[in-house]
Amino acid sequence: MNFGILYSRIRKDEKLLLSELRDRGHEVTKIDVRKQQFGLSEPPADFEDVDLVVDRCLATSRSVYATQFVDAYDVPVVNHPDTAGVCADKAKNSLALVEGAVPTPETTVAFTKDAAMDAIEEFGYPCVLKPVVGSWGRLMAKIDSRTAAEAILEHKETLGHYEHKVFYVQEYVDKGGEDIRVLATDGEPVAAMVRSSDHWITNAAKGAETDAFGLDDEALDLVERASEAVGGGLLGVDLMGTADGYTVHEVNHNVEFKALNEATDVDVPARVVDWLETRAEQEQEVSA
Ligand SMILES: Nc1ncnc2c1ncn2[C@@H]1O[C@H](COP(=O)(O)OP(=O)(O)OP(=O)(O)O)[C@@H](O)[C@H]1O
Repeated sequence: MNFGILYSRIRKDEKLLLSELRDRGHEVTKIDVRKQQFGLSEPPADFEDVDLVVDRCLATSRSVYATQFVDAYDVPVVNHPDTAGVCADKAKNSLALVEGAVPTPETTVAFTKDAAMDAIEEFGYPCVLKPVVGSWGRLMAKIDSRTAAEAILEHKETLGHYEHKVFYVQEYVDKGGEDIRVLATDGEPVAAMVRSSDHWITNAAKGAETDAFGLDDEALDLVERASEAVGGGLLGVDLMGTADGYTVHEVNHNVEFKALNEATDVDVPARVVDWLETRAEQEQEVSA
């Protein structure tokens, strides 16, 4: 089979994926998204003989738009652009989780700093302010006081680009210094790790410690439902443990798996490629 890897930078994650695909004898077409031009009807030449495109674009904007074009050319692509669109935006992500009856932190969106201030006061302190688009915990704020809130909101309103004028305010979840990342393929967990840190942001990218995590039935059920809520695919489901059970704060569509591969004894790239092969076979059956 021929797998198209749509990328802008080959990270460790992509290297793992490429070598697993090649070890299994697959053809791999590396497609650098920065060099492509996407017309309205004809796919660029690089996509012509590809059985399945795997979106590994680093930048969310490229991922969201490029997958729409690839899908419009009727070239199978994972993840589906609809899933990318939901996961790329924290407001859409939260709405989808609620729609899927998946527990998720209380969240309010407001469009002016005054309305956001009212929302913050209603949540009380601390609460959390996040950009609707972004990852690796960047530009997130834990707000401890009204004066801090006023300063951050003013900065965002004055200096932020347009996405920062959507104020996404969230309850602060007392998560015991850790959260859980689950890599799942169509709701089926591949591997899970707990990320712990003294910092309130416990992303691996921010230096959190990682350890393998065994999922209980509640978590398994939530991962399945969270995946379904955003349209399925190869996803990173993020959960926090609370006194009342788990809450899912986000589902990521363009997921890194290097840290999971190191933290667990699962051969993550092998399991991902198993799933990619199944998806490619399904697509071939559909088009036969
Ligand atoms: N409401 C919250 N209460 C407490 N901690 C939170 C809350 N939301 C997020 N966090 C912490 O901040 C981290 C990053 O949050 P989030 O996943 O929303 O941001 P991100 O920038 O999309 O990160 P990533 O790229 O890992 O998905 C979480 O892993 C968690 O540790």
